[in-house]
Amino acid sequence: MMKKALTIAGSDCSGGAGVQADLKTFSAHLVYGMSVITSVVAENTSRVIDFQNVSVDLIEKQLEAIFEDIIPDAIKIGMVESPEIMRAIRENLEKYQAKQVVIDPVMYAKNGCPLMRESSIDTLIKVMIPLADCLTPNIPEAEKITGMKILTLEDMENAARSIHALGAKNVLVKGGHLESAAIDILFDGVEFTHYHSKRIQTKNTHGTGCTLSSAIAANLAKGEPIKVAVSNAKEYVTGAIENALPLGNGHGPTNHFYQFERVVKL
Ligand SMILES: Nc1ncnc2c1ncn2[C@@H]1O[C@H](COP(=O)(O)OP(=O)(O)O)[C@@H](O)[C@H]1O
Ligand SMILES: Cc1ncc(COP(=O)(O)OP(=O)(O)O)c(N)n1
Repeated sequence: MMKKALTIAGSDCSGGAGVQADLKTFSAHLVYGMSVITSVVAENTSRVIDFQNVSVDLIEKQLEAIFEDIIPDAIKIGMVESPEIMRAIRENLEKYQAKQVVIDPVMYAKNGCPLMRESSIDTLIKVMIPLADCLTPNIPEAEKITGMKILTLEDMENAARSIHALGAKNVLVKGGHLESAAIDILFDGVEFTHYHSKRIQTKNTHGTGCTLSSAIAANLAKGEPIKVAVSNAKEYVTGAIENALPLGNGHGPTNHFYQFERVVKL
């Protein structure tokens, strides 16, 4: 039976991040993808022009439509801009007894444009983090959540431990913003696991965080345990960056098709 995954996130009309990246990632994992759109973002590889949040009422109705019909095996949550939307997602996911929830606490787009308002941080910590089976902050996001400065691998471990204490079952602090190798660190409440990859020299990194978190959700949907899910997802995102597409004038998007290019002529 095909596994099913749901993304609850913002729409990136240029297709590199957000819901669009998540659905491409689910498909590349042969997992049936569904979406609840929280915000419509007018953005591309260079800039965010504007966004408009979907009403809480319509977000709740999208969730109702999904959960009364096709129950997801795992859920990825991405851009959630406001405290009201955060509270509605928490209430509904509890009501529907959602399982395997991966949260990417998206705060900014690559070009620095905010995708979560500053006043949402408190609600993110109190309402969203305890919902997470796996939380995947990048370094600036982990700094905002913990108030710590993160410069070293030891700092990343300390941040992961302190975010775990806020209620996330597993915390993956991503090292894409380090200067050295791209090392991500998972803390499961007991031990740290380091996931290494070499740093790929490319400007085409639009959607890396979305790709990684939705790949973790796809692997959890397939029944993989968390450490294997993260390992497989890290391998997937590394390939997607190595083969990233030189599209647009800014940071090109990750490539979800490179595995198929050997067998299908584009
Ligand atoms: N230049 C790079 N080379 C290799 N891996 C990278 C590179 N940039 C990001 N990654 C990886 O992509 C994933 C997303 O990380 P990151 O870029 O930190 O997230 P975000 O997109 O949320 O800022 C992580 O696994 C990270 O290690
Ligand atoms: C709609 C939307 N959601 C999330 C992001 C940020 O995604 P991320 O994978 O962190 O990619 P970059 O923005 O860093 O390239 C987004 N841009 N839009």
